[in-house]
Amino acid sequence: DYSHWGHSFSHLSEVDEERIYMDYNATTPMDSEVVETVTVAIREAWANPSSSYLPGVKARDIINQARESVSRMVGGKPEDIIFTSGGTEANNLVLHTAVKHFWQSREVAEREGLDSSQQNGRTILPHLIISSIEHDSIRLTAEHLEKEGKAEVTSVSVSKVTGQVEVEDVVAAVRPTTCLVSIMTANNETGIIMPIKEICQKVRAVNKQRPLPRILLHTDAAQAIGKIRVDARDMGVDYLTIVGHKFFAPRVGALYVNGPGTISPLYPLFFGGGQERNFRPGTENTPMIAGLGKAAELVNTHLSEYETHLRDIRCYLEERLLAVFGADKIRFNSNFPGSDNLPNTCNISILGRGFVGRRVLATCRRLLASVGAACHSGQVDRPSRILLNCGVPYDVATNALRLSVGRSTSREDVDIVVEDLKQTIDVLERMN
Ligand SMILES: O=C(O)CC[SeH]
Repeated sequence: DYSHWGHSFSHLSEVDEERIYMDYNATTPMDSEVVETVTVAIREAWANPSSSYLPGVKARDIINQARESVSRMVGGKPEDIIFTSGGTEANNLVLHTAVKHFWQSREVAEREGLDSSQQNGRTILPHLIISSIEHDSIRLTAEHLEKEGKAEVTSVSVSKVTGQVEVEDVVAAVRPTTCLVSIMTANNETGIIMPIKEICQKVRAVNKQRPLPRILLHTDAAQAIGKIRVDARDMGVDYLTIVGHKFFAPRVGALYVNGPGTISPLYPLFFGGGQERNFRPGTENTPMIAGLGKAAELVNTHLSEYETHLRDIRCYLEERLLAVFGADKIRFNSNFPGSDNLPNTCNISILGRGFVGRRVLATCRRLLASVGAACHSGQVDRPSRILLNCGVPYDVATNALRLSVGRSTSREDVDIVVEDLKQTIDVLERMN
């Protein structure tokens, strides 16, 4: 029974006390109802969804039921959902599409004599605008395109006052060759929520004033879904990335596309048997897609309850940390005045030499958390790029701990974790 898996690793604690998991921004366990849905689909929906006989039709129906649930979760229509292997594939699909869209637009512009993106003989390349705190699947993909001479990239810095990307800075970065703005909905380390709706409004206004290429709008909603309301249409994006393992679903994902191939362009990364309307071919992973759909159903039904619980636990955590360590000993790296942040994310630093985040976590007996993005966990020698880009001082970022709570995290868990941290700091203080 995994129902308590959410906040403990009992099977890992044969020799020591039960661990308390507070790294839900890294990944989440599958909800028990999702496990059940996946298990049933593995047993009963293994037929090829493209097969015309009844078992195949049943598998296809399961996929389309999941598509409907996922589309409802992000405020879209079922036809707007393209299933992928996860967030990295979805993000790569968006950047690939933007580059292709640029060249298609130039062909149209030249044919119709509308082209104004001449750059005085300079090589013309698609221009992408991202933020300086994006997940690596955006940052490194953009960097790769730039290194290959296939795109130019502007990485817009976040404000050190708000921790947010400033709308004006995004608009100021626009060039005649800009074809994509991609800004994450909320950051995985600070939890700060970005002004996506305002950015889309301004960029759409720019689009109205200029000839091709239309600037496409994308947000990576990986960290926001399941924690706060995410509505792609309300935000005004053309694309929105959905990542299952951040909201208690299997490790698959999806890309929301506003009218794929009609309103918004979408060019496949690879070719095959025609699945997903040729946008993302490959025989469908029915059980995992069924699980994604179930997890989306749970979000559609319980989001308000989830958000309230997460916020209560995160606030209690911050309250206890402040009470135990005192204002001169602890810094809250997620708290930027005036900026909203995710209800579950608490990024702190225990101030002082010898309290390096990784060392604190390695000494803790109960807490399982991280100093930042899991995909950076190998970078042991330097603090989080994201925190530094948000203006957190180097020595404070070096001591950062990212605590991200989940649906089953309790106040009792918080008490245990805060006591664990207090004892750990006492031990390290004696060692200093
Ligand atoms: O740990 C994170 O923040 C991202 C992992 Se995909």
